[in-house]
Amino acid sequence: MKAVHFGAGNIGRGFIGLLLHQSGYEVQFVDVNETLIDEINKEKAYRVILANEQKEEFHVEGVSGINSAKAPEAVIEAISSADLVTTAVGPHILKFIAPLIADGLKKRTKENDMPVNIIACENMVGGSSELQKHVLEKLNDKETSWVQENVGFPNSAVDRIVPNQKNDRLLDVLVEPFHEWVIDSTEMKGAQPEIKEALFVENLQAYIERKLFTVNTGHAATAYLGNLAGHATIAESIKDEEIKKTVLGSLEETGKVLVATYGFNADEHQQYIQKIIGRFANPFIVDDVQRVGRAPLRKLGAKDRLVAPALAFMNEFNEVPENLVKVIVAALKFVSEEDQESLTLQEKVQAKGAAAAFSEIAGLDMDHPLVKKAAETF
Ligand SMILES: NC(=O)c1ccc[n+]([C@@H]2O[C@H](COP(=O)([O-])OP(=O)(O)OC[C@H]3O[C@@H](n4cnc5c(N)ncnc54)[C@H](O)[C@@H]3O)[C@@H](O)[C@H]2O)c1
Ligand SMILES: O=P(O)(O)OC[C@@H](O)[C@@H](O)[C@H](O)[C@H](O)CO
Repeated sequence: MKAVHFGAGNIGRGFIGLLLHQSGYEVQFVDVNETLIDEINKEKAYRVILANEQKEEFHVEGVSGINSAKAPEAVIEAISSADLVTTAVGPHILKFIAPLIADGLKKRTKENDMPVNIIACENMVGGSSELQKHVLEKLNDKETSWVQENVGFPNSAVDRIVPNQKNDRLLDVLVEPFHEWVIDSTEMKGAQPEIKEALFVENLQAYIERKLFTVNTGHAATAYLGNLAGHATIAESIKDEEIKKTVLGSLEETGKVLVATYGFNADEHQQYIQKIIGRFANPFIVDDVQRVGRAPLRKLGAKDRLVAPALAFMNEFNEVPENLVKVIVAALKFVSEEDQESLTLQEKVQAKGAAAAFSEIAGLDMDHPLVKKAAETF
């Protein structure tokens, strides 16, 4: 079985590539990073190392790489015959890989009419659906109806903390032991792919929102508050009692919304939160607040981990969630010289003021209570 995976980065190699290899797939990584792809083609293997006392190692072998900037034809060919396609490139990159996927599917209609599933493994609600929308824009009516019949775009939720890497060997990846890949079983075409340890569910929305609005809300809260307090890493930030209090307060707020919306058991949800706080404190991982806080314009968006649960909380309980507001304000102050979005954010805040900048980024009116409260707190 052949799998084509877009994005040979942290989660691509450290989680998706590993599970697909363990499930019997020959994995072809597609990336625009020439150094990475050349190394994959030279080594054809890499190690995944668990960030725990034992430092357990897994070997991923028989992998290859395609540089999509230099060899788009090879990507098209790979998609036309793949048994599974996955992505972990970042939410904003989906639209850029869609044309190549569309060309691959066009070739497939002529040469291989086997159904295939394309699964986006990004931190967003509806990632595969968004990719599908971009792919369909590139197809004519006949191709569209073939794709709608034969190509599944099941949404998924992916959870494993994979920090930026500082290993001797370029391809090796240090990952946290915890991992969870949940896939929507209702959007599959053809036989359900066998993916070791993946959980196929019919109610993906509950899983993705639970993950995004707990793991990622808590992570972003720790990163933004940590960065503001001068901490360099997530583990260091979560040790700061003031920060931990606001992080836990934010997760109380998102937890109330999740329990009310999806009927999760409140005690089990508390345990889920505690486990996540333990994951942030993992002493074997050095995860920079700058990585976790990256792309603040995306993270302050209406559907993302801060504003979406804050709006849902206001809707459900008719009050402004004060901890989430503190995190939104810390996000509005996030500066990282390596992150273009944070620099654009700071320009906006300087030029227009915090209220107008937040209102524009989150798509909320200036007199929205969340905007007013954020401006007062700023
Ligand atoms: N790292 C984590 O802990 C983690 C966990 C769960 C989900 N995710 C999600 O996975 C996605 C990737 O995150 P990451 O941490 O692995 O980032 P990363 O930067 O390590 O990897 C992204 C890779 O995509 C590649 N890429 C960029 N543009 C491309 C293009 N046009 N075509 C092909 N490849 C392209 C980059 O070169 C890079 O190698 C994000 O959506 C992220 O939210 C990350
Ligand atoms: O990848 P982002 O930028 O959406 O979010 C940063 C981190 O919170 C994220 O990568 C986590 O490490 C991951 O989602 C854990 O499963």
